[in-house]
Amino acid sequence: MKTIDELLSEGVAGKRVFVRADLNVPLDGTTITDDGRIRAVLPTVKALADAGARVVVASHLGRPKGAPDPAFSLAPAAARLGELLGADVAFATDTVGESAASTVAGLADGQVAVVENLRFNAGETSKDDAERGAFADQLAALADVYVGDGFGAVHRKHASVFDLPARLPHYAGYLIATEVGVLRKLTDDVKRPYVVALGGAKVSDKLAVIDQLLGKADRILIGGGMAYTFLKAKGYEIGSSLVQEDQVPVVQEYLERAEKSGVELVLPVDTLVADEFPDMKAKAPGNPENVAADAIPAGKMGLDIGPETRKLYASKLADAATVFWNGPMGVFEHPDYAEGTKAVAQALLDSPGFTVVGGGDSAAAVRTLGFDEQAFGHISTGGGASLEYLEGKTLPGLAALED
Ligand SMILES: Nc1ncnc2c1ncn2[C@@H]1O[C@H](COP(=O)(O)OP(=O)(O)O)[C@@H](O)[C@H]1O
Ligand SMILES: O=C(OP(=O)(O)O)[C@H](O)COP(=O)(O)O
Repeated sequence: MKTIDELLSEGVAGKRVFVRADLNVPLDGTTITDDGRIRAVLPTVKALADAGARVVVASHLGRPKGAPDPAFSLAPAAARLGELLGADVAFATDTVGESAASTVAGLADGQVAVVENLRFNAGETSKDDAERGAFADQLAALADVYVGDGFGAVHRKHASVFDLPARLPHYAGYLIATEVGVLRKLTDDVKRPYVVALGGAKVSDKLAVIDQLLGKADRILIGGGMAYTFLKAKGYEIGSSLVQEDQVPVVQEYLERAEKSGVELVLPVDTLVADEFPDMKAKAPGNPENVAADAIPAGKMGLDIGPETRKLYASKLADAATVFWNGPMGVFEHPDYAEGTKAVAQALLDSPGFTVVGGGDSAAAVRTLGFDEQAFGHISTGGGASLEYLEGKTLPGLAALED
């Protein structure tokens, strides 16, 4: 993989450099609640701008449906990037249309532009190679060189991640180089006990990685929105909790395999429930109730692990030599449901081992709940990406950067 340092030594002054970043930051309306992913790409953008490149930054944000949707505009991220760079950042109101073309044409050497959300275009995420390729052709017209630095999206076979680098000279940015450098250590030489804690809301993506993790980890702790598919697989009532119904038989098979192979697959023993998903705007306390994991009342929704589970998970992390944690244990954005995530973050800090936190929301949780991010071994900007990397999978966005 050629890195950005090689590109810089070849010289980039006057060249249009397309930086595929992951600016998929959490938003409250148009306010960015955690700018970690923007900070993470700054070294790459700054180095290119300082070297006189005309930098075109592109990213997805959220999961819009292949058409423009103002709720998912990258405009707030572009503004924040400008603040952090201490420079004007131009913003194109489309991704490959007239605004993008004129914005990029108007860049002087050393200037930076952001184009609108890649996923406003159906070609970005299409499963059809030709449709993705056609969109990648349009993106390629905006630049002379490609720098891949959106680590959080390298597990996606999307046009800007996979097809575009094949069309331009391509290099890995500093963030991707750093992330791969750290995660490689967890695949090459993992110290045991190796404990993986999984939570969050992207349930189907994360259930898929457990298949491989069962052959690698010593203990897997399940929390967050993931947990209820497991509780359902055990035959328990889960009320209106998040569930991936079609995966219940697969999860039953995981539970059997774990039992046979001696891997500890640990499920919550209690959970906080409420009548409905909390109103994030009204941070006023709701009415959560703690119930045993096998006694969720019909109609109630599980929103965090309970106090007994917090203690149990802390004990399972206490002797870990390596910990990988992806996915909040509950709806941490609301104070009523933040304790499970706080407890697991604290248990990572208390554990003697090397601790890795992965994922946009997990990293944001660590920061917004007041933990010192320097105290963790590594905070990865990608959850799904780091999990799939640890699974040993070939990631499309990394393969595309190989020569
Ligand atoms: N029990 C739950 N029910 C619904 N959503 C949950 C639950 N627990 C956690 N979440 C949500 O999961 C989201 C993060 O999930 P995810 O995107 O998978 O994590 P990451 O970005 O760290 O990979 C958070 O917004 C959080 O509110
Ligand atoms: O937030 C992301 O991933 P993560 O939640 O696994 O950390 C990335 O920006 C990828 O987004 P996607 O899961 O919508 O493809």
